[in-house]
Amino acid sequence: MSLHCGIACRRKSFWCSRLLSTYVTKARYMFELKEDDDACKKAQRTGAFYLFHSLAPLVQKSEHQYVVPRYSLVELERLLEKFGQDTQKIEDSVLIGCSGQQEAWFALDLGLKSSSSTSASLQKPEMETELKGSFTELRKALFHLSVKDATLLSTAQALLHWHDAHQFCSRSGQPTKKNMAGSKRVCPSNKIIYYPQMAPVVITLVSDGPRCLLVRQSSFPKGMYSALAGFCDIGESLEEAVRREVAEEVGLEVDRLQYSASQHWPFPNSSLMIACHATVKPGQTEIQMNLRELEAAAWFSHDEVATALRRKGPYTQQQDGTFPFWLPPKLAIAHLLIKEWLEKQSCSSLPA
Ligand SMILES: NC(=O)C1=CN([C@@H]2O[C@H](COP(=O)(O)OP(=O)(O)OC[C@H]3O[C@@H](n4cnc5c(N)ncnc54)[C@H](OP(=O)(O)O)[C@@H]3O)[C@@H](O)[C@H]2O)C=CC1
Ligand SMILES: [Mg+2]
Repeated sequence: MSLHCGIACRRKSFWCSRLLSTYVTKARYMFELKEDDDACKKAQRTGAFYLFHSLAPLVQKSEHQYVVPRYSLVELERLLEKFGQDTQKIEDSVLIGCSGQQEAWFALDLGLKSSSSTSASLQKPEMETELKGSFTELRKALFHLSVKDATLLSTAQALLHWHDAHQFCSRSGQPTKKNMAGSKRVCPSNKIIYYPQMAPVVITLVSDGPRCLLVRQSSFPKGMYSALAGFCDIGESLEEAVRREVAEEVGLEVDRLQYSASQHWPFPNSSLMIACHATVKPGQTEIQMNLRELEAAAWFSHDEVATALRRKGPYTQQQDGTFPFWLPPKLAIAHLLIKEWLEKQSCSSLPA
């Protein structure tokens, strides 16, 4: 069902659509495509497709940035035919967004095998030559993309990943079927509906006033420190998760906390990162690091953090064998938290 107009204004659809902002029109168009398989299939005819192979997006390397090529349905059909593939594979694509002009955007993985398609996965090197690009691991590509492309590809990869991992009903063991948009999967035998999931994660920048606390996990790139992060436990509120994670990982008690922002993060599975600032109780700043979770944890001054934030990569090993201290790049929400803290520090040190 179209949501563009209510009953009272159906006859005056021109006026209705003029009254809606571009944002509302987009949101309602997306809703329609998720709910209505025929509308979604129709949207594919005028839409654009982003390609992946085994969850790695196709990118073309230009001098300064990675560019993400898009294909029309006709181009995609030609490509699949050229490689001897059934064009039915296009039904595996998922809806990832749309433009203000209602051009729908889809993502399709040419490497993954789905339960709904009998096509074999396509050979990566041959496809790369044909498409004049390379399927690049998202973690590597992300920081060379524009924010818009990075956000879109993160959503696409997360959704493709979820479908790949949820092809069977956990109750009946039967293959589940995705709707056209890929916003859900249904078990044909018992009608259970599965929706894509995100795990809530709290990420907290702890401060004692003049210093902030940054940590390292052994899996981080050498020299990089970040804010404390942890998955929310079932039944916990956001506040409880922050207090528990800080206590668990560095043995400190949170006094006050303030929400800052949130971000979808595709690694390792979809997480909703919920970012907060926290302060510890005065005089209780001695770190007791949890060695099962962390490799290092320390307090850093405003100047140390400001210098690290200005530092540009590559962060190679120094002569003394150590790596320079650096911080997560702009796209990571940890970067925003650190920047906000620095700005607050600078403001509070200004003469009145
Ligand atoms: N965007 C950003 O700026 C940043 C993002 N992050 C992200 O935050 C996430 C969480 O941080 P991290 O410190 O690792 O979390 P935790 O401190 O919660 O520790 C991770 C461990 O928790 C267990 N765990 C509990 N629930 C889950 C779940 N739903 N999914 C996966 N593991 C779970 C796993 O243990 P086990 O395997 O033993 O079961 C895992 O190894 C990471 O995925 C990381 O990518 C982190 C920092 C910055
Ligand atoms: Mg953690």
